Amino acid sequence: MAETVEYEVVTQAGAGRDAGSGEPVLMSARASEGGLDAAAAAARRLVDALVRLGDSTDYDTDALATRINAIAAEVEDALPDEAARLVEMWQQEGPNRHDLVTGPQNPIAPPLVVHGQPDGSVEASTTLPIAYQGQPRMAHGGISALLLDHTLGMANGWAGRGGMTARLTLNFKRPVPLGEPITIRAKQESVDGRKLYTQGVLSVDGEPCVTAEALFIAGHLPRPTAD
Ligand SMILES: CCCCCCCCCCCCCCCC(=O)SCCNC(=O)CCNC(=O)[C@H](O)C(C)(C)COP(=O)(O)OP(=O)(O)OC[C@H]1O[C@@H](n2cnc3c(N)ncnc32)[C@H](O)[C@@H]1OP(=O)(O)O
Repeated sequence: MAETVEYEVVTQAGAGRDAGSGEPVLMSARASEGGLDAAAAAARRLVDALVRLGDSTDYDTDALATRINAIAAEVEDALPDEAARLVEMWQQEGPNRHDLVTGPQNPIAPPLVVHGQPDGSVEASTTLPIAYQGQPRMAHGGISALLLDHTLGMANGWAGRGGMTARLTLNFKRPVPLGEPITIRAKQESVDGRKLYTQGVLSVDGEPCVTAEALFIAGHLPRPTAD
Protein backbone atom coordinates (compact mmCIF):
# COMPACT_ATOMS: atom_id res chain seq x y z
CA MET A 1 0.00 0.00 0.00
CA ALA A 2 1.09 3.59 -0.60
CA GLU A 3 2.59 5.65 2.25
CA THR A 4 0.02 8.07 3.70
CA VAL A 5 0.46 11.13 5.88
CA GLU A 6 -1.91 13.23 7.98
CA TYR A 7 -2.13 17.03 7.85
CA GLU A 8 -3.56 19.45 10.33
CA VAL A 9 -6.62 20.98 8.69
CA VAL A 10 -6.99 24.75 8.78
CA THR A 11 -9.90 26.80 7.54
CA GLN A 12 -9.75 29.81 5.25
CA ALA A 13 -10.17 31.93 8.37
CA GLY A 14 -7.05 30.24 9.78
CA ALA A 15 -8.75 28.20 12.50
CA GLY A 16 -10.58 24.89 12.79
CA ARG A 17 -14.27 24.67 13.61
CA ASP A 18 -13.51 24.63 17.32
CA ALA A 19 -12.49 28.27 17.03
CA GLY A 20 -16.28 28.64 17.15
CA SER A 21 -17.28 32.00 15.68
CA GLY A 22 -20.81 30.56 15.56
CA GLU A 23 -21.02 31.53 11.88
CA PRO A 24 -20.62 29.33 8.77
CA VAL A 25 -17.06 29.51 7.38
CA LEU A 26 -16.25 29.40 3.68
CA MET A 27 -14.12 26.27 3.06
CA SER A 28 -13.87 26.28 -0.73
CA ALA A 29 -11.67 28.80 -2.53
CA ARG A 30 -13.37 32.09 -3.38
CA ALA A 31 -13.38 32.80 -7.14
CA SER A 32 -11.55 35.95 -8.26
CA GLU A 33 -13.08 38.16 -10.92
CA GLY A 34 -9.96 38.10 -13.11
CA GLY A 35 -6.93 35.97 -13.91
CA LEU A 36 -7.01 32.20 -14.24
CA ASP A 37 -10.32 31.97 -12.35
CA ALA A 38 -11.96 34.13 -15.01
CA ALA A 39 -10.37 32.08 -17.81
CA ALA A 40 -11.68 28.86 -16.23
CA ALA A 41 -15.15 30.41 -15.91
CA ALA A 42 -15.00 31.36 -19.60
CA ALA A 43 -14.00 27.76 -20.49
CA ARG A 44 -16.95 26.47 -18.41
CA ARG A 45 -19.25 28.82 -20.34
CA LEU A 46 -17.83 27.55 -23.64
CA VAL A 47 -18.35 23.89 -22.68
CA ASP A 48 -21.96 24.65 -21.75
CA ALA A 49 -22.54 26.42 -25.07
CA LEU A 50 -20.98 23.53 -27.05
CA VAL A 51 -23.18 20.92 -25.35
CA ARG A 52 -26.25 23.05 -26.03
CA LEU A 53 -25.26 23.81 -29.65
CA GLY A 54 -26.03 20.47 -31.33
CA ASP A 55 -25.80 19.76 -35.07
CA SER A 56 -28.96 21.49 -36.31
CA THR A 57 -27.38 24.90 -36.78
CA ASP A 58 -25.60 26.78 -39.57
CA TYR A 59 -22.84 27.81 -37.19
CA ASP A 60 -19.43 26.92 -38.66
CA THR A 61 -18.19 24.36 -36.14
CA ASP A 62 -15.10 23.50 -38.24
CA ALA A 63 -13.93 27.10 -37.97
CA LEU A 64 -14.84 27.05 -34.29
CA ALA A 65 -12.66 23.97 -33.69
CA THR A 66 -9.75 25.72 -35.44
CA ARG A 67 -10.14 28.80 -33.23
CA ILE A 68 -10.39 26.75 -30.02
CA ASN A 69 -7.32 24.71 -31.02
CA ALA A 70 -5.40 27.94 -31.66
CA ILE A 71 -6.23 29.15 -28.15
CA ALA A 72 -5.27 25.76 -26.66
CA ALA A 73 -1.91 25.87 -28.51
CA GLU A 74 -1.28 29.41 -27.20
CA VAL A 75 -1.91 28.28 -23.61
CA GLU A 76 0.21 25.12 -24.08
CA ASP A 77 3.12 27.34 -25.21
CA ALA A 78 2.93 29.15 -21.87
CA LEU A 79 2.80 26.06 -19.62
CA PRO A 80 5.26 25.85 -16.70
CA ASP A 81 7.28 22.73 -15.92
CA GLU A 82 4.76 20.00 -14.93
CA ALA A 83 6.60 18.91 -11.77
CA ALA A 84 6.86 22.51 -10.56
CA ARG A 85 3.18 23.06 -11.28
CA LEU A 86 2.27 19.97 -9.19
CA VAL A 87 4.29 21.33 -6.25
CA GLU A 88 2.54 24.69 -6.62
CA MET A 89 -0.88 22.99 -6.78
CA TRP A 90 -0.37 21.31 -3.41
CA GLN A 91 1.69 23.86 -1.47
CA GLN A 92 -1.09 25.75 0.30
CA GLU A 93 -3.10 24.73 3.36
CA GLY A 94 -6.88 24.66 3.21
CA PRO A 95 -8.92 24.87 0.03
CA ASN A 96 -7.01 24.52 -3.23
CA ARG A 97 -7.83 26.35 -6.41
CA HIS A 98 -7.30 23.49 -8.93
CA ASP A 99 -9.77 21.13 -7.26
CA LEU A 100 -12.02 19.00 -9.50
CA VAL A 101 -15.16 19.82 -7.49
CA THR A 102 -14.70 23.22 -5.82
CA GLY A 103 -11.74 24.74 -7.68
CA PRO A 104 -12.33 28.11 -9.36
CA GLN A 105 -9.31 27.39 -11.59
CA ASN A 106 -10.68 24.03 -12.80
CA PRO A 107 -13.07 24.43 -15.75
CA ILE A 108 -14.70 21.04 -15.11
CA ALA A 109 -15.49 21.87 -11.47
CA PRO A 110 -19.19 22.93 -11.26
CA PRO A 111 -17.83 24.61 -8.92
CA LEU A 112 -19.28 23.57 -5.56
CA VAL A 113 -19.25 26.19 -2.78
CA VAL A 114 -18.77 24.67 0.69
CA HIS A 115 -19.32 26.21 4.12
CA GLY A 116 -18.36 24.63 7.45
CA GLN A 117 -21.23 24.95 9.93
CA PRO A 118 -21.02 25.65 13.66
CA ASP A 119 -22.67 22.26 14.41
CA GLY A 120 -19.73 20.40 12.80
CA SER A 121 -21.47 19.63 9.52
CA VAL A 122 -20.70 21.18 6.13
CA GLU A 123 -23.17 22.55 3.62
CA ALA A 124 -22.38 22.72 -0.08
CA SER A 125 -24.30 24.23 -2.97
CA THR A 126 -24.19 24.56 -6.73
CA THR A 127 -26.40 24.43 -9.82
CA LEU A 128 -25.49 21.86 -12.47
CA PRO A 129 -25.50 22.78 -16.18
CA ILE A 130 -26.45 20.44 -19.02
CA ALA A 131 -22.89 19.15 -19.49
CA TYR A 132 -23.56 16.93 -16.42
CA GLN A 133 -26.71 15.38 -17.88
CA GLY A 134 -27.43 11.66 -17.42
CA GLN A 135 -31.12 10.97 -17.94
CA PRO A 136 -33.08 13.73 -19.76
CA ARG A 137 -32.84 17.03 -17.81
CA MET A 138 -31.30 15.14 -14.86
CA ALA A 139 -27.77 14.91 -13.48
CA HIS A 140 -25.67 11.83 -14.19
CA GLY A 141 -25.50 9.62 -11.09
CA GLY A 142 -21.71 9.63 -11.23
CA ILE A 143 -21.74 13.40 -10.82
CA SER A 144 -23.94 13.10 -7.71
CA ALA A 145 -21.47 10.48 -6.42
CA LEU A 146 -18.54 12.82 -7.09
CA LEU A 147 -20.17 15.77 -5.33
CA LEU A 148 -21.17 13.63 -2.34
CA ASP A 149 -17.78 11.91 -2.03
CA HIS A 150 -16.05 15.27 -2.08
CA THR A 151 -18.44 16.97 0.35
CA LEU A 152 -18.13 14.05 2.78
CA GLY A 153 -14.35 14.40 2.44
CA MET A 154 -14.61 18.09 3.27
CA ALA A 155 -16.81 17.26 6.26
CA ASN A 156 -13.93 15.16 7.55
CA GLY A 157 -11.60 18.11 7.02
CA TRP A 158 -14.02 20.36 8.89
CA ALA A 159 -14.15 17.84 11.74
CA GLY A 160 -10.35 18.07 11.94
CA ARG A 161 -9.21 14.74 10.46
CA GLY A 162 -9.43 13.89 6.77
CA GLY A 163 -8.70 10.76 4.79
CA MET A 164 -9.13 8.73 1.63
CA THR A 165 -12.42 7.16 0.61
CA ALA A 166 -12.34 3.39 1.18
CA ARG A 167 -16.06 2.71 0.75
CA LEU A 168 -18.90 4.89 -0.53
CA THR A 169 -22.53 3.69 -0.44
CA LEU A 170 -25.17 5.71 -2.28
CA ASN A 171 -28.94 5.58 -2.34
CA PHE A 172 -30.50 7.27 -5.36
CA LYS A 173 -34.02 8.19 -4.18
CA ARG A 174 -35.02 10.82 -6.76
CA PRO A 175 -33.44 12.11 -9.96
CA VAL A 176 -31.35 15.29 -9.47
CA PRO A 177 -32.57 18.05 -11.80
CA LEU A 178 -30.18 20.22 -13.82
CA GLY A 179 -30.48 24.00 -13.62
CA GLU A 180 -31.84 24.06 -10.06
CA PRO A 181 -29.91 24.83 -6.88
CA ILE A 182 -28.75 21.68 -5.13
CA THR A 183 -27.63 21.47 -1.51
CA ILE A 184 -25.40 18.82 0.08
CA ARG A 185 -25.11 18.45 3.83
CA ALA A 186 -22.51 16.12 5.29
CA LYS A 187 -21.06 15.32 8.70
CA GLN A 188 -18.42 13.06 10.18
CA GLU A 189 -20.51 10.87 12.45
CA SER A 190 -17.87 8.79 14.24
CA VAL A 191 -14.20 7.88 14.36
CA ASP A 192 -12.70 4.48 15.24
CA GLY A 193 -8.91 4.60 15.09
CA ARG A 194 -8.12 5.57 11.48
CA LYS A 195 -11.65 4.76 10.34
CA LEU A 196 -13.77 7.85 9.74
CA TYR A 197 -17.52 7.30 9.24
CA THR A 198 -19.23 10.11 7.37
CA GLN A 199 -22.75 10.64 6.03
CA GLY A 200 -24.41 13.10 3.70
CA VAL A 201 -27.49 13.92 1.68
CA LEU A 202 -27.94 15.76 -1.61
CA SER A 203 -31.26 17.63 -1.68
CA VAL A 204 -33.17 19.81 -4.11
CA ASP A 205 -35.84 22.15 -2.78
CA GLY A 206 -35.62 20.41 0.59
CA GLU A 207 -36.29 16.97 -0.93
CA PRO A 208 -33.56 14.33 -0.42
CA CYS A 209 -32.42 12.96 -3.80
CA VAL A 210 -29.26 11.00 -2.98
CA THR A 211 -27.97 9.85 0.41
CA ALA A 212 -24.40 8.71 1.09
CA GLU A 213 -22.57 6.78 3.78
CA ALA A 214 -18.83 6.42 3.59
CA LEU A 215 -15.82 4.95 5.30
CA PHE A 216 -12.66 7.03 4.97
CA ILE A 217 -9.26 5.92 6.22
CA ALA A 218 -7.34 8.77 7.86
CA GLY A 219 -4.29 9.97 5.91
CA HIS A 220 -3.50 11.28 2.44
CA LEU A 221 -0.86 10.59 -0.17
CA PRO A 222 2.24 12.77 0.40
CA ARG A 223 2.25 16.13 -1.36
CA PRO A 224 4.63 16.56 -4.30
CA THR A 225 7.89 18.27 -3.37
CA ALA A 226 10.54 20.08 -5.41
CA ASP A 227 13.24 17.36 -4.95
C1 LIG B 1 -11.10 25.17 4.87
C2 LIG B 1 -10.08 24.15 4.50
C3 LIG B 1 -10.41 22.76 4.90
C4 LIG B 1 -10.32 21.87 3.73
C5 LIG B 1 -10.36 20.49 4.22
C6 LIG B 1 -10.68 19.47 3.22
C7 LIG B 1 -10.05 19.73 1.90
C8 LIG B 1 -9.89 18.53 1.09
C9 LIG B 1 -11.10 17.73 0.95
C10 LIG B 1 -10.91 16.80 -0.15
C11 LIG B 1 -12.01 15.84 -0.18
C12 LIG B 1 -11.72 14.79 -1.14
C13 LIG B 1 -12.65 13.64 -0.97
C14 LIG B 1 -12.41 12.64 -2.00
C15 LIG B 1 -11.44 11.60 -1.50
C16 LIG B 1 -11.01 10.68 -2.56
O1 LIG B 1 -11.48 10.66 -3.64
S1 LIG B 1 -9.71 9.63 -2.16
C17 LIG B 1 -9.50 8.73 -3.70
C18 LIG B 1 -10.31 7.48 -3.75
N1 LIG B 1 -9.84 6.54 -2.79
C19 LIG B 1 -8.71 5.83 -3.02
O2 LIG B 1 -8.05 5.94 -4.01
C20 LIG B 1 -8.31 4.91 -1.89
C21 LIG B 1 -7.63 3.66 -2.43
N2 LIG B 1 -7.36 2.78 -1.32
C22 LIG B 1 -6.22 2.92 -0.60
O3 LIG B 1 -5.31 3.66 -0.95
C23 LIG B 1 -6.12 2.11 0.65
O4 LIG B 1 -6.94 0.97 0.56
C24 LIG B 1 -6.56 2.95 1.90
C25 LIG B 1 -8.01 3.44 1.81
C26 LIG B 1 -5.60 4.16 2.06
C27 LIG B 1 -6.46 2.08 3.14
O5 LIG B 1 -5.19 1.48 3.12
P1 LIG B 1 -4.28 1.43 4.44
O6 LIG B 1 -3.90 2.80 4.85
O7 LIG B 1 -3.19 0.46 4.17
O8 LIG B 1 -5.25 0.89 5.54
P2 LIG B 1 -5.53 -0.63 5.93
O9 LIG B 1 -4.53 -1.01 6.96
O10 LIG B 1 -5.70 -1.49 4.71
O11 LIG B 1 -6.96 -0.48 6.58
C28 LIG B 1 -7.14 0.22 7.81
C29 LIG B 1 -8.42 -0.33 8.41
O12 LIG B 1 -9.50 0.06 7.53
C30 LIG B 1 -10.20 -1.11 7.06
N3 LIG B 1 -10.55 -0.91 5.65
C31 LIG B 1 -9.76 -0.44 4.68
N4 LIG B 1 -10.44 -0.39 3.50
C32 LIG B 1 -11.69 -0.84 3.80
C33 LIG B 1 -12.85 -1.03 3.01
N5 LIG B 1 -12.89 -0.71 1.70
N6 LIG B 1 -13.96 -1.48 3.63
C34 LIG B 1 -13.96 -1.77 4.94
N7 LIG B 1 -12.87 -1.61 5.75
C35 LIG B 1 -11.75 -1.15 5.17
C36 LIG B 1 -9.18 -2.27 7.20
O13 LIG B 1 -9.85 -3.49 7.34
C37 LIG B 1 -8.45 -1.86 8.47
O14 LIG B 1 -9.24 -2.19 9.58
P3 LIG B 1 -8.58 -2.68 10.96
O15 LIG B 1 -7.77 -3.89 10.63
O16 LIG B 1 -7.70 -1.52 11.44
O17 LIG B 1 -9.74 -2.92 11.86
